[in-house]
Order: sequence, then C-alpha cells, then structure tokens
Amino acid sequence: MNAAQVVENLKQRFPNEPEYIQAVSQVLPTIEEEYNKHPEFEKANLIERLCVPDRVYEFRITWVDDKGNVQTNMGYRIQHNNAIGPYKGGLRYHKSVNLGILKFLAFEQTFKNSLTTLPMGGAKGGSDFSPRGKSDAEVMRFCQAFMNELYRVIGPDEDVPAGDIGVGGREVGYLFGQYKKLTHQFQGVLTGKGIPFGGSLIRPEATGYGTVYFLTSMLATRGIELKGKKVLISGSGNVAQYATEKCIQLGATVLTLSDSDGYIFDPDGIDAEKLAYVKELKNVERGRIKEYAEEYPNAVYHAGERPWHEKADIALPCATQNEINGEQAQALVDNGVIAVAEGANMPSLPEAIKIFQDNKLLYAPGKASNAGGVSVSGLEMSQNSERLSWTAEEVDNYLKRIMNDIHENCVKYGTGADGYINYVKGANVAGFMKVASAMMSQGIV
Ligand SMILES: NC(=O)C1=CN([C@@H]2O[C@H](COP(=O)(O)OP(=O)(O)OC[C@H]3O[C@@H](n4cnc5c(N)ncnc54)[C@H](OP(=O)(O)O)[C@@H]3O)[C@@H](O)[C@H]2O)C=CC1
Ligand SMILES: O=C(O)CCC(=O)C(=O)O
Repeated sequence: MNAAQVVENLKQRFPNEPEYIQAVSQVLPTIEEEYNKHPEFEKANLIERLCVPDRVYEFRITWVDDKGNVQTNMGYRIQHNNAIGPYKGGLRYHKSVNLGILKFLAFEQTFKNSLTTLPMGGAKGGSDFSPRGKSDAEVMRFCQAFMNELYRVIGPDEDVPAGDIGVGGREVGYLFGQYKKLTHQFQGVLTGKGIPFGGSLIRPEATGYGTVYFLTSMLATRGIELKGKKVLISGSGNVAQYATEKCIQLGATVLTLSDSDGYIFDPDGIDAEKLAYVKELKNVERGRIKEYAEEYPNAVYHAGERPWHEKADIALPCATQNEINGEQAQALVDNGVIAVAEGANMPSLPEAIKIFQDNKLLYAPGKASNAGGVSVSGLEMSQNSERLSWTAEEVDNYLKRIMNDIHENCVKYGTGADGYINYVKGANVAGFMKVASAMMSQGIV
C-alpha cells in the first residue's frame, strides 16, 4: 500500500467528505509499514475494503412538531465493517450531521471496537435533527419516525446502535419503544437502555470513566499520579460529566467545562456538588453552561471560546471533532500540559496532534481512550444475551480491565526506539491487525 496514494484516490471519489478523508489520512500512514509486511493484504485489496463502508443507508424522516407543522430531516446508518462482530456504534443527532461526518465516525468505530477485545464491528448513524429547544414530545415523535426506517436494518446480531451527541437515555428509550412496537420483539437491539429494560449499570459513566482510567495508565508510564493535577475538560454532556466525576474521585481538580456557546472556568474547581448541579442543568433542565457562572459567581463564563488557553496539567477534550487546532495545542504545551486524552472522537486537528507528539506529550487518540463507552455497550449485549444483569462493581472491573488491555496494546505496537509511546500508531496497528486477520479468513466478501 502507498498510503498517500490511497488517500488521494479516496479524496477523488469522496470530495465532499473532509472529516472522513481526515480520519482515513490519520490512520493509513501509521499502519502502512505493518500492512506492507503482508503482501497477501494487498492482493486482497484489504485497505480499500477497510476504508470504504460495507453499506450506507440514507433516508428521509418526517415528523410533526408541537405546532402541527410537518418537518423533515435526513437520517443515516453507516454499516462500516462487520468482520469481527455485528455492526456497532452510536447515533448522533446534531444539526451538523452529514454523510462525511458519520463515515469518519464509523471508520474510527471499526478500529475502536476492535481494540476493546470484544466481538463488535463498526457502524455509526444519526440525523441532522437537533434536540436543542425541542419538547420531549417532539423528541419522542422524531425518534419514532427515525426508527420507522432504521428498524429494517438493525438487530441484536446484525447492527446494534447506541447513543452519541444528542442521543442519551431519553432518546434510546424512545427508539427502543418504537422498535418493540414495530417488530413485536424485546431484544438487545440498542445499548444505553434504561436499567429497568435491559440497560447495563455503568454504561452512562463508561466513556468518561474509561477515558480517565486510560489517562491514569498513561501517567503511570511516567510515574505520575492524577491526584493533585489540574484538568481542563471541554463539553458538558455525557462524556464530560463522567470524566469530571472520575477526576474528582481520583483527587484531581477540574477547572473548566463548555458547550457550543462558550466555556466556564472555575478557579475553585468543580466539586461533586457543583457537578450534580451541572448534571441537573444539562440532563434535566437542558440549559446552557453559562448558567453555571450565575450559580457559582467565582466562576467566569467565556462566551464563544474554548478552554485551551487556561493553565493546567491535563486536557480532556470531551465535546466534538476538531475542537483543538494548532494554535490551541501550542497554548496547551506552553502552559505546561503533560497529557491529553480524548473523550471525544477526533477532537484534535492533525496539526494539533503533531504538536503534542513533537513535544512528547502523553497523547491518546479517542479510539483508544474513549473506547470504554462502546466496551460497556458490548457488556450490555452480553448481559442481554444471557438475560442477566451484572453489578456495578462487576461492570466497572471489566471496564478497568478492558481500558488497561487497550493501553497495553498501544504500548506494544506504539513504543518507538526512543521509548516514546506513539498511542496513535499503537491504537491503529493493534485495531487494524485484528480486523485484517478476520477479513482475510473470511474471503473476498
Ligand atoms: N456517549 C458516548 O458513550 C460516547 C461519546 N463519544 C464522543 O464524545 C463526544 C461527546 O459526546 P457526548 O458527551 O455523548 O454528547 P452529548 O450530546 O452528551 O454532549 C456533547 C457536548 O459537546 C458539546 N458540543 C457539541 N457540538 C459542539 C460543537 N460543535 N462545539 C462545541 N461544543 C459542542 C455540546 O454542547 P451543546 O449542548 O451546546 O451542543 C455538549 O456539551 C462526541 O465526540 C462523541 O462522539 C465517544 C465515545 C462514546
Ligand atoms: O456504545 C456504542 O455502541 C457506541 C459508542 C460510540 O458511539 C462511540 O464509541 O463513539
């Protein structure tokens, strides 16, 4: 494989999908050397078959708003690769959603799911529908209309969606209810379900907790503890909330949270009580993060900005893709940040990653550090299959073990001659080799 040539070909074929091209061009150069040790891969054109999704579903969703107006949105499901297990990955509801963004997420998910050690292929889906400002009834009607199309192509052994941006417990509940209505089947067809109907304990916490578990493993390679460190977190949704919670539990001080309108800086740190306020604000009242600064006057709200210019030891981007550019990465380095672990998917632009790596920061790409969420989704599937529910402690122990295994794999495949661990290379090679081996065994399909 000539990675640059493959990327160029994909660019020609998919010129309007910059995020997808960005994700692919971040992965291919890091697996090129390993790939080229296996001439049989090239003969099977494995790389193209791995980059281009197995199939893409695109559909119109029609729903009625509270005023009686008929609305339409676009819906998508990208089934990227099922070489190692059923398609698996979240659904995103956000006004920015388009085919290219979901293709990047599905591509990344394939590598991530491979890293989890569990049998899950990669997928992603969603809609350009924004739940922001919508009533519960509107969200319910939208979810039902979305499932009216999606139910045809998902199933517990076929494709198992879950949440992502804009899709949390509320939306998964409505989606599940409609699936059941349409199919007459009570099946583990979605993960992130409510606990009373087959959800797993620790699934809501898993992505944020897992990111911090991965961070502690990275810090341990340099004999550093999280306790006492100052942490910048972006986002204030599911991943950010539980990353904050785990940081607090492990004795770190979280200074910032954000949403798409701006960020808050709390010089006293966000403690458990303030975090409970954020959870209520974001998950129940569905308010804006600026209200935090009204509730806690020592905190400052910065409208229209991101938190990356604040001084701290650690950064955990937990909002969305491309939220750290080169200038912001340089500010983090200049301010003494030693570690960046991505809770979000692809939050760092390529220029930012280069700055982190050139400065030998501990830097974990999302496909490694945020894999805890989909891992516990995999454990939810296991519990559903055996009609059992595991305790929170059991699930959390599994999660710790999986995050540790992912870290070990990154170290194994990513440690360079100078001892610096390139977690990007480690995660990509480890994730790739398992999927490649499965694809080779299954023939040209
Ligand atoms: N949930 C999960 O289990 C997993 C999630 N992830 C990734 O983590 C990230 C966050 O997801 P999650 O917490 O679930 O989503 P939520 O919808 O719960 O929260 C998203 C947060 O990010 C903010 N945000 C969204 N878009 C932007 C933007 N364009 N600019 C700035 N802020 C933005 C939102 O602010 P606002 O309210 O203003 O929109 C909100 O605070 C995503 O990248 C997702 O793909 C990765 C693995 C698993
Ligand atoms: O839990 C899942 O299936 C998907 C989680 C997800 O969307 C992700 O890992 O980005």
